[in-house]
Amino acid sequence: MNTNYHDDNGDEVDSMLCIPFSRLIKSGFIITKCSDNTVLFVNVGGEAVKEEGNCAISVVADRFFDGGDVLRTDERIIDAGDMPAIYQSARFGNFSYRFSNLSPGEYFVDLQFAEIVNINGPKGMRVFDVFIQEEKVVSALDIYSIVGANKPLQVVDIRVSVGLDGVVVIRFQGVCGSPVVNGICIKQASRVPADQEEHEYVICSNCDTEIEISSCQKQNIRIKSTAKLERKIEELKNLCQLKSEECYQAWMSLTAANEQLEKVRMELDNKYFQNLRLDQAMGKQAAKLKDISSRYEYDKKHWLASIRELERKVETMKQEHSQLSSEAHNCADSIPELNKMIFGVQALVAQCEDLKLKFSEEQAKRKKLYNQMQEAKGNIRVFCRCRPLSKEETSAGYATVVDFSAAKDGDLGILTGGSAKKIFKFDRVYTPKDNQADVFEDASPMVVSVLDGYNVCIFAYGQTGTGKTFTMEGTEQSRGVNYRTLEQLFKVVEERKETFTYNISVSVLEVYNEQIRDLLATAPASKRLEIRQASEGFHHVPGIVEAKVENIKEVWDVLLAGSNARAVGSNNVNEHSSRSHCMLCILVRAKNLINGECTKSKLWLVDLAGSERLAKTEVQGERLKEAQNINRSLSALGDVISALATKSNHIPYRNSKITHLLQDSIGGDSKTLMFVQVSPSEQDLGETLSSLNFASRVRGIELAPAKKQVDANEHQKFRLMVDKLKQELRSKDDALRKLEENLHTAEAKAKDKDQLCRNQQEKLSEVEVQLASKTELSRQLEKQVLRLSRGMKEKDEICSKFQLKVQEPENKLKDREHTASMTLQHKEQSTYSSEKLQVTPNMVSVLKAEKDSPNIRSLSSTTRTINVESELLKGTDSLRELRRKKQIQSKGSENSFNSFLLSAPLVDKRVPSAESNKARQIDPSKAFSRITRSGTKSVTTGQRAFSDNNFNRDQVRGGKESSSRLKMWLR
Ligand SMILES: Nc1ncnc2c1ncn2[C@@H]1O[C@H](COP(=O)(O)OP(=O)(O)OP(=O)(O)O)[C@@H](O)[C@H]1O
Repeated sequence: MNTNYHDDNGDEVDSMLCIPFSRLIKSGFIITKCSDNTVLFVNVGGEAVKEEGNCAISVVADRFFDGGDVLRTDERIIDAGDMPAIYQSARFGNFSYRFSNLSPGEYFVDLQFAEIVNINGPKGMRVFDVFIQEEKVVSALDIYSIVGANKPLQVVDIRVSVGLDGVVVIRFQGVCGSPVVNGICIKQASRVPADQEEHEYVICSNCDTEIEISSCQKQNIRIKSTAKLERKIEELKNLCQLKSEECYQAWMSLTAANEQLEKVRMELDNKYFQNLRLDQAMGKQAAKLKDISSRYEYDKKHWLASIRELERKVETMKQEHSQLSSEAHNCADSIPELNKMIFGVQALVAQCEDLKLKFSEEQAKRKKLYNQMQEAKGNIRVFCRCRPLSKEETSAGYATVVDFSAAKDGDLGILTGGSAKKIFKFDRVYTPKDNQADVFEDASPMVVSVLDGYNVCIFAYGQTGTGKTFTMEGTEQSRGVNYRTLEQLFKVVEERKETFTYNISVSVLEVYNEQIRDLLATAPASKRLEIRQASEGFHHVPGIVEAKVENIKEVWDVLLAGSNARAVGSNNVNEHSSRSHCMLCILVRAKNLINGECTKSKLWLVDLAGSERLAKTEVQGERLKEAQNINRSLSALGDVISALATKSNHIPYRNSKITHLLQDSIGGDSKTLMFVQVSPSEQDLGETLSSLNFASRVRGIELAPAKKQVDANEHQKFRLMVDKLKQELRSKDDALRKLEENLHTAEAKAKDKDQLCRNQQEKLSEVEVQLASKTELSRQLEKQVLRLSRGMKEKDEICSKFQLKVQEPENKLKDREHTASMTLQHKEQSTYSSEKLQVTPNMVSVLKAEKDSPNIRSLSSTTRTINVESELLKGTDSLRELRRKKQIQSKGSENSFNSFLLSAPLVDKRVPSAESNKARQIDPSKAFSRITRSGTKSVTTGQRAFSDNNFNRDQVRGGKESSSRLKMWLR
């Protein structure tokens, strides 16, 4: 209903606003149409604002427009109390005014205030609400009840009253005991016909004639009927008393049943909580089991993957194993061949060793023969070389005093004047036409001796400008003995590299005024270089630079460095070179790879100072000193050679630096070669003769005078012998070379075979190692697989144990459930039997009338709780069954409604669902039907309100409280 509030001007106002009193007198609010049987309630409340004193308020309901049917309520006094304050507000409570029997039409309600003690009066007030309601007339009550103990319900008094708040209160009293009212039905009164109501006539029941009755008769009739009714009331009272007693009995029996039910309920509560605990435990177990099973599944998957991987690896390894086995078999098959090869190699090695032995022997023989030949030639050999006439000499017209007609035979003729000719005999005589290569060819065998471990000394002797430096050093275009010697040495070293290793180093010295100077030293020596004896037969100069050379390029660099160093400090190179001895020492360290023999030998290549006579030079001062030193050193050399010739006990090596340095290279096993350089010019005749005489003396040392003096036939014979020996040596050399070649080939073959054999063996060993590792790996993998399988078995066992453990509480739960259900059934049967008491219509009506009572609802709820608990018990199935049902539920299968209901309580506790709600909605009616056997809709609705939360402990407690409230009420 819409309620609109208006002020004096007819404007719409908020009812909650404070309306000034003066204005409120006239104001009102329109009520919309009231229909028949409408009751108007005006609810007024709030505060009246006043200055002092009390005021009265009344509500007037006035028919709209026609001004009739003015209805006025009693005045209510609003007491302002003793509040002295001006404009205090007096709060008054809510007034509810009721206007009944309103005629249909539109009304407006007005509030009217009257001042009791008129001082200033209230200033305003607030109106809460005005509403209308159709009046309901209670004409009949149907009460449905359970009295119990086969006692009928006798309702002796039913009183209905409507409170101020509009609540209908129905009171009724049973005769016997306290009936349990299960439902109340309020019906609308049937309307009495207006004509019967209006006229005071009695209609004859036989002839339907209206008989008008007088007021006296009417009075009598009323008295009689009143007496009759009183009698009837008395009878009914008696009956009611009886019924009350019966009801009391029934109530007593019901109380006993209730007590029993309470006990059962308590038991069920206990069972319920036990089940809850078990359920929780089971839930935990299930979660644990689920966790374990998920972990187990994960582990299983992991293991299976590992096993698969391992199996794959094992398979691969097996394949590799088989491959390696086949390779090993192949290798094993090739072993005989390898053995053959090894034998072949061994035979070759033996052959090689034999050849090496033979080679060593041959080499020794060769050396012996060579030495014999050298000895036959003489350990000191003298080659004479004559330079060509220089341009100056030619232009000056000097004649040649040298005769080379017998030079081939080593005879050099010197024309001493006129037809006189002096013959000098040398090992070789080189004419000016012979080039450097010719000269070195004869010297090279002696040079090579240094590689065989002999000390060798080659020196050039002669007058200044006769070509000593030219012979020893040469020029870039025409290399001398020094360069060619080293070239030859490297060549031989290369040839012998298979059998010998050589270490060659070079030192370059200069002896000037009996002082040694290191020409390879980068800085001048801090002290004088002296000659020391390092070991027996080996002298050296400590601190001297020994430049290691490995190729001819390095040799040339070293020689050039020495030559450059020699020029330093001298204005005239040629002059300086003429007055100093230049000495090149080649130190050779050799190792025979065949027999391991090591040798250390040296080769001296000496460019002596000019040998011109002091008398001729007629020099003085420094030059004289130089000349004296040169003469002294050259005569010391001559003395040494003389001592060697006479095989003197004392060889005066230490008389000069040069002989001291050459001590281990002149005499003994050492070989000496002397180049005597002469000038062809007649102006140098004296010096030439002097040099040739010195050389002849040197040569005479070796070739003993007796020997030298042998006749021509003997000499011829000796020469033939030498030739023969040479030929033999050559053939031996060839044979040796062939042998060497064979040896090299055999060695190469042996090496190849050896290498092959080694490779095969390495491969075999590799294959064996691989095979072993693969076998080991395979064994480990198999072990791992076994271990994993064992682990899986153990996990399976643990799982089955867990399942057994879970089954145990499940079985217990089942047993309990069974016991509980049996008990419940028993209880239900007993309850049902009590239900089967006779139910009179009155009882039914009482029960119906009580259907909305909270107490009744509580009892129903209690019953519902019992039912639900019993269903919970039924529902606590084994975990496996539950899981199966869950699965069925998740699949949306609804083929078994009962199984769903069974599973619902457990599921509902975790996941509330529409189905579970549905189940709950359906379930209470079933529960109620067990008790009332009549499933009315209202009862179902009432029960639903409770059953929505019936799994809650609080509600169980609530059920208990309701039950106790019911008991109290019944009492
Ligand atoms: N066999 C030869 N053929 C051509 N020229 C030569 C020969 N021997 C020497 N000569 C020339 O003679 C000159 C002098 O030679 P060289 O300097 O070698 O004499 P030397 O004996 O070393 O003198 P010194 O004692 O002063 O050192 C040089 O120009 C050289 O080229």
